[in-house]
Amino acid sequence: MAGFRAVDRRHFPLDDIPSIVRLFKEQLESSSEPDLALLSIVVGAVENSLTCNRSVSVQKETDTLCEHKLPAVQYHITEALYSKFHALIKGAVDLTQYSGSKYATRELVKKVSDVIWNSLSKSYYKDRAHLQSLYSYLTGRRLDCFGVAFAVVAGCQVLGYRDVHLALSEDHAWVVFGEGGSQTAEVTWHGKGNEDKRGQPVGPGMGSRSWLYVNGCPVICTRPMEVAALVSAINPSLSATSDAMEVALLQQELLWLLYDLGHLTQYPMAIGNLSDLEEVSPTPGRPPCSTLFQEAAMSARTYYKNQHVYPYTYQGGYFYRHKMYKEAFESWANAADVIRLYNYSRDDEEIYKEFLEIANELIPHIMKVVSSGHSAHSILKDPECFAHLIRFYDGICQWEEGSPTPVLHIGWAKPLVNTISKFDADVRTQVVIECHEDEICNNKSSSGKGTAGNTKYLNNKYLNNNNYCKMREGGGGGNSTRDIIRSLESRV
Ligand SMILES: FC(F)(F)Cc1cc2c(N3CCN(c4nnc(C(F)(F)F)s4)CC3)ncnc2s1
Repeated sequence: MAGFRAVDRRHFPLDDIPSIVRLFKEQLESSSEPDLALLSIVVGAVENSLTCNRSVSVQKETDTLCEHKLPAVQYHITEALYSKFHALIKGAVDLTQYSGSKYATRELVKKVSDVIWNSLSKSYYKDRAHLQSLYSYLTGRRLDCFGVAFAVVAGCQVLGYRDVHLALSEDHAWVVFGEGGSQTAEVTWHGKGNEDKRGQPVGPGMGSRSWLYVNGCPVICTRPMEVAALVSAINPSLSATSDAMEVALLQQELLWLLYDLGHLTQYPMAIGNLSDLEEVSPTPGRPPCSTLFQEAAMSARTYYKNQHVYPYTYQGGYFYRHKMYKEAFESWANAADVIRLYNYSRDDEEIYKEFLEIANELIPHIMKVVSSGHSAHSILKDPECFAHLIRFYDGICQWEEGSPTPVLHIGWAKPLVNTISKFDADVRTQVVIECHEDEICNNKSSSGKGTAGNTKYLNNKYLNNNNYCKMREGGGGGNSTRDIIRSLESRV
């Protein structure tokens, strides 16, 4: 639609959180599709005014929580930017070129991507915060990699294509289009120094089993889920150490609106975002954040064949912050059970950094903290904790096996050895490492879905060391944990 619907005008000026929630609610519940450009401009304007301008007025003491006044988003500003986006897109794309089909074509998608791509300012710091919205695009000609993908989908909506949707992995975004969303196309860049593959289908990612394409299990958005993505992408950070509270509260309220309407059910990361916000400032009457982390993990298991890592690292981070170390080990072991199915490739740096921090910072910190105590209930005497840690390390080793890029280096081995040797032999021998023959052999062959070894904790059954399974002769490259443990056994 060229201009706002009359119904939208009466929401303005948007000068507090409830007024913005009302606009989103109406957009999401109205008969036609929610207007991605309108909603992205509105939240982008609020975020920009509260995080980017130096002249942030200190919240007056008199303000109470419920009176969170926002710098009003004026109708005429929003309308001007909205019209500018429509004019940009419609002015650059001659629809008569694209046959009368109601479905988009690869050429059309690539054309919209080019229009966005070629209108970005020449050089800017791509990783900066607050570059994700159409407000940033229309006022500063700057977008981050997610923002470009979102702008392409919003542009296709302006042109009337209802089949072009956002596809999201845990670290990349692309689009699906055509009948049944059967076609895919890259529309943005990924990472640093990589040639962009815009216009190409998301093909080889499948073969290479890289985490970047989540083994063919991306989040395929509906229009309301695209609204959830733009809300998830709201970034309340004022600086490295502080957040603009009103922006965080706005994001939290909008995520609850989307949650209640059922639009987060198949979006684990958005549930994880909401959970992070709830941990900082719990909403009375809402489920606790621990429940939400569990819901995010269940969503990934139910809808995405448990191929997503972040729900478990979100959850592990929560347990770690709350000193629930055994639970953290279990979440991190569950995260490793996911990554073991992948081959580590150069595009997977983000998740590599995640596992590196867990293995070489967080777990060593926990070991240091618990080593000082001498309680009988110490996790150092708990074979289940040892089993979780072995499963964690085993998953990382399996990740490396068969990968074009090595994962482990000496920097990993020291903390690993340090951690394992903190557990006494009588605790370690209570853990049996089961290796299922069939899984051992298919070293992540194309159909390999199994995990080569998972640790089982048997209640108080003492087994001597040679119950460790025979090392896999000539198994894939890399060090299986079993090799490492066997060598440890001989030294401890
Ligand atoms: F589109 C890309 F390329 F940006 C990929 C996406 C990322 C992302 C997200 N994130 C990324 C993960 N994220 C995390 N924050 N903490 C995380 C954890 F390490 F603790 F798990 S993961 C914050 C929000 N939240 C909703 N949707 C998306 S789509």
